[in-house]
Amino acid sequence: MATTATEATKTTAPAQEQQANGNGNGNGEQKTRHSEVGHKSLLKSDDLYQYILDTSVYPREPESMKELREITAKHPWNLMTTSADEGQFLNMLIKLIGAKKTMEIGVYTGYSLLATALALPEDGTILAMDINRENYELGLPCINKAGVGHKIDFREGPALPVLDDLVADKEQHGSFDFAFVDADKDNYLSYHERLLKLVRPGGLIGYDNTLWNGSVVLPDDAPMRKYIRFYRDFVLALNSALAADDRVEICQLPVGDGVTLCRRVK
Ligand SMILES: C[S@@+](CC[C@H](N)C(=O)[O-])C[C@H]1O[C@@H](n2cnc3c(N)ncnc32)[C@H](O)[C@@H]1O
Repeated sequence: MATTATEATKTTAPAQEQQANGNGNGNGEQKTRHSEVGHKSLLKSDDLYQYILDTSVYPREPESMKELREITAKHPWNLMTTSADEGQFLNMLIKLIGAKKTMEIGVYTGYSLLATALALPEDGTILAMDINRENYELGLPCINKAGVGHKIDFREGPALPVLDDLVADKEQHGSFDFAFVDADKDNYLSYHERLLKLVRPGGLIGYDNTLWNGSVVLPDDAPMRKYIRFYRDFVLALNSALAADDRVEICQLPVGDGVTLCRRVK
């Protein structure tokens, strides 16, 4: 019987036991688990994460991002914010690919938006979408103080109709260098189809939360917060779909809550 990727990640038994239990991919091949071959990930403790923040992230965090992060920390939904190390990663990524025209789906108070805006050239642009303007306006003074507010075109409302309008305009096809998606997980696959038209070949899409609080490897009956459980299947479906999508090259990074980068190749 074929073993799905989800089932495989749930398995904790050593290789011999898996073989005895008939675990595999149905072609007589055995799935390789990182515990069998060792792994290079160094992130093994909370202290190590704190070390990264204290050593490499916070000392280099621009004052405006620090201020926005501190304002956000007082907001009741602060768990939604992009982490400081992920903000630093996005900022570097945007510079590395020389992005100019970008979009963000899911702004909240604007931490990743500011990280993006600071990385873009003076004439760079971000089409920023969120159903909630109030939260965006909480961080907006920090964005303006940093002198990058002019790069942002904020649209209040659901992102999908905005993307549909863009797709209807052929001139927008292949015009975006980068898109960051950090919003309603149940729509990620719908966003993906549209973004593959709007992002240029060679351009990047980043999907946030692809490890979904670690729940992607939990058994179905494990206790989970309602919110985590609700979106978990959508995240699992997204990860499987991206892995099988030959229109993109992918790279899943354990930064923040998991970020999957998709480079459009078709
Ligand atoms: C995880 S937060 C975004 C965090 C943000 N990137 C940051 O750096 O803090 C998710 C956001 O998605 C927004 N959202 C939810 N559904 C949406 C939709 N259909 N269209 C646009 N935004 C949506 C929510 O209002 C929320 O602000």
